[in-house]
Amino acid sequence: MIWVTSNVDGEEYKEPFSKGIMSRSLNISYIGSKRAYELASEIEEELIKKDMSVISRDELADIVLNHLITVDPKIAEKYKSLRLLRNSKKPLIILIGGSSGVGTSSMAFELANRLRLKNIISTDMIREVMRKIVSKDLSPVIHKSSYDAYESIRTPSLKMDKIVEGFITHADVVNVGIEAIIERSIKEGISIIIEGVHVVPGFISKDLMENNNIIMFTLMIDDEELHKQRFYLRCSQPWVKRSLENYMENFESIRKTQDFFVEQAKIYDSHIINNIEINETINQMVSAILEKFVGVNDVR
Ligand SMILES: Nc1ncnc2c1ncn2[C@@H]1O[C@H](COP(=O)(O)OP(=O)(O)O)[C@@H](O)[C@H]1O
Ligand SMILES: O=C(O)[C@@H](COP(=O)(O)O)OP(=O)(O)O
Repeated sequence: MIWVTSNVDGEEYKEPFSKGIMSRSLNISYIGSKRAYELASEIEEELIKKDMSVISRDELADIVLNHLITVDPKIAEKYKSLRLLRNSKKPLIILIGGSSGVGTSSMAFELANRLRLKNIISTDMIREVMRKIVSKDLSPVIHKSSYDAYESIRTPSLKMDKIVEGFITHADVVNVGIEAIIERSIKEGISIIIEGVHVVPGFISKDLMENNNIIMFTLMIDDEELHKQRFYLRCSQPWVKRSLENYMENFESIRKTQDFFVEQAKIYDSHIINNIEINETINQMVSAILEKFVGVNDVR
């Protein structure tokens, strides 16, 4: 057996070399799990050939890097950058927003897998907790959806589009919870992805956004028909309880909230991604993250 050693606060610990763990860390630029497992097996063979029974994590990373350079320098470059990112002292906070149905929860899951992050929280869940604490009488808007919150605004403004006004009032309340999650993650040093319809550029305090490793993405779907199809797809899953009819009835309002997202993203410099193809979306996100936090340009 090959042992991999590490240090935590001066204490050494060791764990057995695992091809599964190694291949997950190698599946970095969508080389596919089969290829990643093959590479992990090649690296294991190299360790056995060299008769290494104990190896430190850093030595192992160097061996992996040298192996990847001979196989594909682009993959090697990405592996190196992601390692730098993972070794960063500050936690990484990734915010993924967009109107209902554009794919924030699916992309958060994919990105977490790609970056090997363990924490994802949906703003729908934060809203659900807030609904238990804040009564319908006190804040009727958060007891509605983001696209029909306008129906419960007590005194609508005459100057603004009512759907956008409802959306702003609704998202603004949930952002109190989002900020609390960000503050707690920073305090604990936990990297996290926060996703959902309430992650709107310009709604989180400037101070939090500027002084930490935070990056925000705004997903959208340019093509109306494709956006509709995403709801068909989601609601066709047997476990989904939310009704397709509801989203179709409110589709125009949902599109209006998307227009608002895009306007805000342009003002506040959030990365706008037209979420058509999963790998393209994830590659764009990973590139932006590496550029911002490790200073590496696109290595796709
Ligand atoms: N890039 C994509 N390609 C294909 N299907 C996608 C993509 N992104 C999301 N989907 C699908 O679209 C549906 C809606 O996505 P979901 O993540 O539930 O949206 P949101 O959380 O933004 O409301 C889901 O069935 C999801 O699997
Ligand atoms: O408020 C909203 O726009 C949606 C957000 O959820 P996603 O569609 O983004 O999952 O929640 P709903 O009230 O429809 O359950």
